[in-house]
Amino acid sequence: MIALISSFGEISATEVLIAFVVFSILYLLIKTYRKNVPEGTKPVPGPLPLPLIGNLLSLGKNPHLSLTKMSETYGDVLQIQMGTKPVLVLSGLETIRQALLKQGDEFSARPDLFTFRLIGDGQSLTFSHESGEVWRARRRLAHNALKTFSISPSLASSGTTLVEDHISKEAEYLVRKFQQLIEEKGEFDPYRYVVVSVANVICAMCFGKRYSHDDQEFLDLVNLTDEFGAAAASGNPADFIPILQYLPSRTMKNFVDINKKFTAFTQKIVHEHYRTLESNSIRDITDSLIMHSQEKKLDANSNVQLTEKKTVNIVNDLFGAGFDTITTALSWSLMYLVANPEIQEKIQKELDQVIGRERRPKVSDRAQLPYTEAFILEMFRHSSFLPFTIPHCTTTDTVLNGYFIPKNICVLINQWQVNHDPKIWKDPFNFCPERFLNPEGSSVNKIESEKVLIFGLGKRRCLGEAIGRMEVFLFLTTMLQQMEFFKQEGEKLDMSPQYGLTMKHKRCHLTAKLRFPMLATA
Ligand code: HEM
Repeated sequence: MIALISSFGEISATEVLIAFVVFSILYLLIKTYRKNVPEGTKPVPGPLPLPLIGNLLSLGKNPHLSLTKMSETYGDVLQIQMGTKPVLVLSGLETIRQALLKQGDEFSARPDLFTFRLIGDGQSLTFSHESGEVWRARRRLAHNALKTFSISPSLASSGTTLVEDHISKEAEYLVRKFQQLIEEKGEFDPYRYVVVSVANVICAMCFGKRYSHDDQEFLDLVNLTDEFGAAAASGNPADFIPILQYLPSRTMKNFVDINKKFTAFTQKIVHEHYRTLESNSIRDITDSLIMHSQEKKLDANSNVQLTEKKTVNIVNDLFGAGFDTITTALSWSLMYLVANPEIQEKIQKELDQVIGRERRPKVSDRAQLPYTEAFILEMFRHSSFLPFTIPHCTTTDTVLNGYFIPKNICVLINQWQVNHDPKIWKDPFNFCPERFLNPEGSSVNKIESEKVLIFGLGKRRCLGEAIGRMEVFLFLTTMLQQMEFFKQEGEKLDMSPQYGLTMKHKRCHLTAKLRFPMLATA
């Protein structure tokens, strides 16, 4: 009897303890979930989070798909908890336009994330948490440098620095390389060669040099992007559960190593530029940034100064952003072309009619090639290979669609959701370039084309958008004018995307044949 009472007493104590813990957790959950918001505004809806991990488990392997599904329940503005941190998720074209364009300043910062602090020694223009006058000045500097050494012929120090020339030469080189590989092996892995040609374009602009397709050091560097993208993708648990930053992780170790390699690569070139700089002959973007860093003062009306490191580090961002995105776009394009040979044929017919075979494509041909343009837009939309923009962060308390949004909250912009939203696209999962054409097929419908979200919008919109669009167009048209691409007989195309900052398909080998004998010169 005594034993029963004592054991009964012991059970009661445990029960009381359990009840207390459960009650505390519930209280904390409800407190976090039912936030107090200013009068006249609503709290942002979202799923109930679990303690410590929040909603991380619901994101799964493909956060863009899980968050698209969640937006069907909670709407365009929803909040999840990633580990210990609240995160706002925006969907819907109009809501995203409202946030990034109409309320652009309020949504313009980057969150202070662990992985972002590891990029470019924490001084990255793209990823660092800094915003305000210094960040704006750095963005302006980067924008002007890109313009000078890409688009504006009158400002470039010599005609050879123009991006169109670089792209055409590299695209021509690529065609010859593919032809050589077909003769030697009958097949090739397009990604392996496209990445070097594309990286050479941004190298020419930033550093005034190009690398051979067999340069092992360069190949190792440009092939690191998959691992970089895996760690820098939206939703890395290490950014939201602090303890994970101290536990051994192969992904994070690789990420640190990659950043070190990138910084070491650009620093070596920057030092060489310092050594050989002549102020009356600015050779490339690196020279131009060094000259600016020596002037230091931002502009006549400002007292803010830029450190040399912050200025020269811009080149790291431009180089990094300038090749992975475009290589991924071209590699998806080739997959869609071999998967849809009738589309490839239509593009080639258009190229034959407008450009013929005697000269190479130019940027100025774009307006006369509506089907090709429509194909590129559909490739951007359907693949949505940048499923989210880089995460944003609010600079102040604000209200969006009536919901209260606090200062400093991390914001994910779901570009994939917009590009597959059945409310704005008919049969969104069909690959159909015609959706962008007018009924006669003679021009691209501007309103439809502006619905595709792949370069972000507003204050953080991609700085390289004009170059990016030009590069994808010129590489593709130069290749398709001369070559027809096929999948290998018996090979199954696996086009399922692997989630990351930029989503890639599985690498595969293709084959190709020349459409007509090669011209002696480009
Ligand atoms: C098809 C090609 C490209 C695509 C799809 C693309 C897409 C993007 C996206 C989605 C962002 C983030 C926008 C945001 O956070 O709201 C971005 C940022 C950026 N991109 Fe691109 N990009 C491309 C090519 C390029 C190129 C060629 C360059 C440089 C030469 C470049 C430089 C940058 C920079 C510097 C940023 C950071 C802007 C900032 O944080 O203020 N991009 N890009």
